[in-house]
Amino acid sequence: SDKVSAQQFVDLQQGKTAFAGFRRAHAKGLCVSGEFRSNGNLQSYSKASLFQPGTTPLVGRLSIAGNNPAAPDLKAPVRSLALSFSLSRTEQWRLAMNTPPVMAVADPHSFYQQIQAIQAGPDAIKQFFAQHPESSEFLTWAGQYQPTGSFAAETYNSINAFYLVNAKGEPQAVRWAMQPTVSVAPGNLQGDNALQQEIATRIAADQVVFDWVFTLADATDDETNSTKAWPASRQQITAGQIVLTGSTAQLDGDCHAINFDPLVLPTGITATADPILRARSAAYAESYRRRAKEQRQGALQESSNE
Ligand code: HEM
Repeated sequence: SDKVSAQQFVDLQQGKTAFAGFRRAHAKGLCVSGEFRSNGNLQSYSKASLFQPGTTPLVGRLSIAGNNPAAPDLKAPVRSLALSFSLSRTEQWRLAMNTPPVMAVADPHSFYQQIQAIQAGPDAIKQFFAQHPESSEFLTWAGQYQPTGSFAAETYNSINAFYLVNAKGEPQAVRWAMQPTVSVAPGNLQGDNALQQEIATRIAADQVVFDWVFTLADATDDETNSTKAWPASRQQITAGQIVLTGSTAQLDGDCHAINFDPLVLPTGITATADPILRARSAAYAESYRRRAKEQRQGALQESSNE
């Protein structure tokens, strides 16, 4: 069978010796807080209350990919932003976004094999990509991507598509990106915690702002295949701005206890049939179960590296 379980995913991602109490992927990060300022432009597309004009508070997390909570910031190939909104007492929206605009592969089993190849080394990953022509857009992105000097200057992509659903029940397939409003050259950042220190200093001095830009699919686009970008000519709508006003070490902040499961969705947003979304949801839950249990057993008090 080519089915991969959440347990197999997390076993692979955590590596031989798990870092007890920490996320099995994107283990190193910090908590941020702030709000979404909606301009109302998406109201006719989604009945989610946060798209009405006004503000919704958020808890977020900036992170780097990888299983090591003490990894050097500047060596990570992927940077990430996760957000959680409480829309009402019964509704939350959790989002986890990465710097690449597309995935290299479209299904969970291939992604599992991609991680195996990465762990096996340069020859294996080269061979993997040669056998997966669908990875061409990802490789083009990776070939030209220039890491910036700040978490504030990156673009964070939904990668997977979702549907906005309006009051009439009409769905519109979308992807979105958090687009930076500053550019920061790599400069002379130094040290294992360079990005964490930079963003904490930046947020303490002034708010950090991203434009939340949605791209609308048309009927010819495939919303279930996360390896293919949609044409640049597709309509884009800016829904408002994500404004970050506070940051905290992850073990001291509200974000550590959150599972940023991309299938926790409010009224007005629904999931596409992209198989990656289901795999993500199951794997995040398995990672969360492991780290929450370890934390309850005291792992973080003994081995905290913050
Ligand atoms: C099948 C594909 C994927 C698998 C199996 C997977 C697995 C995981 C796991 C196990 C975690 C740790 C969860 C936790 O303990 O809270 C995680 C975190 C994360 N993943 Fe994925 N992932 C996948 C695809 C993606 C994609 C496509 C994106 C970007 C759109 C993404 C973005 C993130 C982010 C941002 C985090 C950190 C969230 C946080 O700050 O808590 N992942 N992933």
